[in-house]
Amino acid sequence: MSARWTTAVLDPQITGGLAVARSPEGFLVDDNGALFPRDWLKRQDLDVLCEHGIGHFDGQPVFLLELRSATDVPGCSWRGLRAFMLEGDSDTYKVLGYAAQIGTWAREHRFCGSCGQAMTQIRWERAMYCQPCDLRSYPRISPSMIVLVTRGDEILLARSPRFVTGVYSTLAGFAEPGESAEDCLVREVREEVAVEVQNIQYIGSQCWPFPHSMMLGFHAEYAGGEIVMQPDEIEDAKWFSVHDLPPLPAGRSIARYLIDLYVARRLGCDIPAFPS
Ligand SMILES: NC(=O)C1=CN([C@@H]2O[C@H](COP(=O)(O)OP(=O)(O)OC[C@H]3O[C@@H](n4cnc5c(N)ncnc54)[C@H](O)[C@@H]3O)[C@@H](O)[C@H]2O)C=CC1
Ligand SMILES: [Mg+2]
Ligand SMILES: [Zn+2]
Repeated sequence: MSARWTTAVLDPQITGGLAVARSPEGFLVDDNGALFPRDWLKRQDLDVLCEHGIGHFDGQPVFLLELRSATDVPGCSWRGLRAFMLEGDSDTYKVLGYAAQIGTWAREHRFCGSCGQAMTQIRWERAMYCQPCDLRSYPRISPSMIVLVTRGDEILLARSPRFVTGVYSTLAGFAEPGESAEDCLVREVREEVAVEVQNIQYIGSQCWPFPHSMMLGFHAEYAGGEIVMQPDEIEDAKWFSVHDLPPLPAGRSIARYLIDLYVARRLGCDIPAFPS
C-alpha cells in the first residue's frame, strides 16, 4: 500500500469510481494509464469473467474487471504487469500488483477445490465460498526465501535459464510445508549450489505478484562447500567480487536491494532505499 492506495473489499453493486481491466494479455491501457472511469469501462465490449472491488486510490473506489480474453478497445492496448514493475510509477504498480493477485485468485477459485461446485463471492471479505462444504478460499500467497550469500568481498550469484541474458541474481526458492524460513533458506542454497551457510540475518520482505510470491529477504555468510550447480534450475553460479559485478536484476526487486545493500556496506557508500 502507499499514501495514495489502500486495499478494501468493496461491493460491485455500487456504481461509479475507477476500474482496471485485466486479461491474459495484461492490463488495458490508454494514454492516461491503466485506471479508467469505471462506468466508461463497463460500456466497452469486454469479455468479463468477474468483478471485484479492490480498494481506494486517491480516495476513489477502484474495481477490477477480470476478463476471459483480450478484446479490441479503440485507443487502448494491453500491457503486462512486468512492464509496470520495470517502468511504471510505484503507486500504479502497487494497484496493479494487487489487482493481478486478486484476478489470479478469482480466476482460479471459481469452483470448490473440495467438491467441485461453483463458489460464490463473499461480499464482506476477500473470499470465495462453497456452502455445502462451508469452505472459504482466500487469495493465495506463496512464501519464498531469497538470500545473498557472501564471503568477504565476494558474493554468490547465479543464473536461471529463465533470466534475461547475462543477468545474475541471488538464490531464491519456495517454502515447503513443515519448514521454517531458515530451514527453507538452508535447503534451497544446498539444492541450488551445494554450499553451506551461517549467521543468517533477516533483512526485509517484498510482495512479488508474479503470480503470488511473498519474498522474505536474508543475508547469510558462506560456511563451506564448493559450488555444484543444480541441473535444470541453475545455468551458472559463481563468486563475484563487489568491485566487478555482472548485470543485476531490476531496481525494484528485493534481489537487487540485497546486493546493493551489501555492496554499499562493504564499500562504505550510502545505504540504498528499500524498493517500494
Ligand atoms: N523479487 C525478487 O527479487 C525475486 C523474486 N523471485 C521469485 O521467487 C520465487 C522463487 O524463485 P525460484 O528460484 O524461481 O524458485 P524455486 O527455486 O523454488 O524454483 C521454482 C520451481 O518451484 C516450483 N514452484 C512454482 N511455484 C511454486 C509454489 N507456489 N510453491 C512451491 N513450489 C513452486 C516449480 O517447480 C518451479 O519450477 C519466484 O516466484 C520468483 O519469481 C526470484 C528471484 C528474485
Ligand atoms: Mg530457485
Ligand atoms: Zn465444496
